Amino acid sequence: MLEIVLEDIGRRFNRDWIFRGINCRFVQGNSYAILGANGSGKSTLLQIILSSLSPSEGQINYLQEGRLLEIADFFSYVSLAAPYQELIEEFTLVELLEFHFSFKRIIDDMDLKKLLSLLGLEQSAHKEIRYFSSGMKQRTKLAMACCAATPVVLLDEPTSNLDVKGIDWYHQLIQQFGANKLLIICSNQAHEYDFCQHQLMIEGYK
Ligand SMILES: Nc1ncnc2c1ncn2[C@@H]1O[C@H](COP(=O)(O)OP(=O)(O)OP(=O)(O)O)[C@@H](O)[C@H]1O
Repeated sequence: MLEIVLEDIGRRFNRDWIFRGINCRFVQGNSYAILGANGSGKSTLLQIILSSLSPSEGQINYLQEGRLLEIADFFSYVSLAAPYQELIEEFTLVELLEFHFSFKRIIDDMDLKKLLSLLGLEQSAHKEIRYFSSGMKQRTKLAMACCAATPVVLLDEPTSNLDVKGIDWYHQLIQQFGANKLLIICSNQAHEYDFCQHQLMIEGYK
């Protein structure tokens, strides 16, 4: 079981504190929503949890079965889907999926063929990503994050660019693959996180 523990986490840019004093324990098997208005600091906190940004104060610990993980090792335990994440535009969909799952193991009982069918993008298997619509790219990001065999999945604005059908597809994806994971979702749209058991309101930490 993987746990992420935040102790008195604060982050500032220059002189401006974005948030301070966040204490939180994220436990595998649970889902958490990080909520707040535009610019409140949700993505900043997610980057800290991902360990791609360091906190200005406080400490973050990653525990696997109660044992402290090295920060560098945490990367193999986590997947991310976010609007600011770039896909390799020159790759075809198949090339991108093969590349991605060459360094992140795919979940059991899943393979490339099943993944293309899950995405509903069999017709675009050999199309280059640069010709994908924004919704097709978003589905691809979500499927890559949720179908990697990592215990932690971080999603930032998961339904951005998705239409109504895409939002239903997202809910099914979470239902099918989200159980037993530690799911953290940054959002300000209820349909993206209404199934989460826990909520963290970032505005409470100003
Ligand atoms: N690298 C940076 N340098 C300076 N300020 C930054 C930097 N990154 C973020 N900020 C500021 O931190 C604040 C929080 O930004 P963040 O992107 O975390 O908000 P958010 O809650 O995710 O917003 P949104 O809902 O619009 O995605 C904003 O005021 C933003 O301008």
